[in-house]
Amino acid sequence: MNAHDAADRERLDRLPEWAALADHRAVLGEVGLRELFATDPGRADRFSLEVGDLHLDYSKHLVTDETLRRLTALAKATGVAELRDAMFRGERINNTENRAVLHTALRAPRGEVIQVDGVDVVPAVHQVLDRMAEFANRVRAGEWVGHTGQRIRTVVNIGIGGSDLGPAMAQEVLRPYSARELDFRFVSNVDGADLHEAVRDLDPAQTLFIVASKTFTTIETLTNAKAARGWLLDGLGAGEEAVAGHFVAVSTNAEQVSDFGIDTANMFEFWDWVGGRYSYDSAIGLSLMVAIGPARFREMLDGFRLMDEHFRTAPPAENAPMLLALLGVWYGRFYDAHAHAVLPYSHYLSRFTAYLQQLDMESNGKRVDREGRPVDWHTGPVVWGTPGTNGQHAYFQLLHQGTRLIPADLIGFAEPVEELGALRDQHDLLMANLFAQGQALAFGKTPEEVRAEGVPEELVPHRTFPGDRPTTTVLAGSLTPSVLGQLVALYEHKVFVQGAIWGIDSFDQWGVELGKVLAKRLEPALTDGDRVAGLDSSTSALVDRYRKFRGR
Ligand SMILES: O=P(O)(O)OC[C@H]1O[C@H](O)[C@H](O)[C@@H](O)[C@@H]1O
Repeated sequence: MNAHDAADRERLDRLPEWAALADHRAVLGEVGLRELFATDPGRADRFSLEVGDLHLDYSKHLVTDETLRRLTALAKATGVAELRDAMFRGERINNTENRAVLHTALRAPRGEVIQVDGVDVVPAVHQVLDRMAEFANRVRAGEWVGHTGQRIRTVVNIGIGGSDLGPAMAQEVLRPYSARELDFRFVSNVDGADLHEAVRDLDPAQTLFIVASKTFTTIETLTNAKAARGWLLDGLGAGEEAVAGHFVAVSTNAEQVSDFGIDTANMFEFWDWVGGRYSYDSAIGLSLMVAIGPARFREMLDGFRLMDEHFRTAPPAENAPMLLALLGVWYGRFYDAHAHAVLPYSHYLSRFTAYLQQLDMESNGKRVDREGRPVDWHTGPVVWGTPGTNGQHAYFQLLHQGTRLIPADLIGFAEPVEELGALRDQHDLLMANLFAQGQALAFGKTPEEVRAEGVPEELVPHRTFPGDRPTTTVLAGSLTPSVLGQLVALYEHKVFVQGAIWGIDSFDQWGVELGKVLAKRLEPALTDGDRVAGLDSSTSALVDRYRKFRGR
């Protein structure tokens, strides 16, 4: 029996290691970062880590060596390493869906053997990567032509959730590496405005749609794909025979793809052991591969792989995903932190936090443990944030002086991208802001310091900064495809560790189902005025009001 099996696993709140953390928290009391730094000159050195191309500084956290010792003891007691090893081995650790969790196999090198039910999955991974590469090269070279023989100028990815957020995020991040003669757009919302705005200025003859859906049953994606097909055929004045040159699919479900009318020869496969939110380095990243080319895509996979190996092999106290996860567990339990902010100081990471929201909140937004018992501790935080410096002029007020403690990750890069030219000069100012925010959040400004500036007494409380607002700083030399892979895998594994400690299944997402079912039931009521049996008075009145607005 593995340590992650129920019978072997004690509930988190009954573990002595959990209690030991509570005792330690009480001893730590109100000790703040000013004191921790003043009494420990080696702190920044000791509480930082180099992993691959990333430098992580976690010294601005409300922890001591003893805290970290006790947190890593908790990781040991909760069987994180055993569950991690079971994941890498391809065991079915997603127990509510009885599935393996093997996104790590997507970046395994050729020749490595990873088995699911006795079948090595690595050859299939590379087969698909090779097919993707061939396709990407043809589109990039203008050799893939549409129905009228013209080359493709715009690639539109139609997908939602994990079939949208990853590729859309990475497309932005790696813009400097992208084929600039091609344009990439993303349609996800079932609001017709999304597709409308994406295609309104496009020439159908030069447009390629990638319909990305793991299940190929997702209503938003199928609705948009159908509408896109209509737009294409109308625009070309052509029949079904035009579809093949303008539609490819990415899915695990060949049957649905062919039912939809896409030739499975134009389908790129992935597998049920890849979760949607862990899938953009599978064929779901096809649009990205077209943008940056197969070689850069493989560099990105190598970055993922580097972090996988670090996570798999580094001891807990030097293991970056483990440490970030433990710090989150610490604040959630002992500082009543409900949220976690991710604040990238890079315009190219503008969609990064949105991507992490699905990764983290869909994974760890759970209220029962793997055995279905309600948990008695908080699980995943609300993850949010937008790029600095914009956030500084909006919600940072609350980070600095609000009543809630919100730990934050500050992410930045030393080198601005080459093509910025003279605009590279602005980079020092950008990064000075990152460092200054970490400093201000950690150390604040005391009433004495405020008074010393001659501030009138009645304004002193307003102008005081309490400090002790923890941050992790993640720095890298530059934002390359490999660095992106390293960053994403860092968060994937952080989320994994937290789920393991909280005892939840981080790989299912039952919480998204109810709304889908209800929407399907309600749609005829909106369209045709059908009565829905047992509808509550609020929803019923809203439907009536909606119909009145629509003149129905
Ligand atoms: O890729 P698809 O099967 O179309 O699924 C798209 C998304 O929708 C689902 O409802 C889940 O909440 C997501 O985890 C998933 O990424």
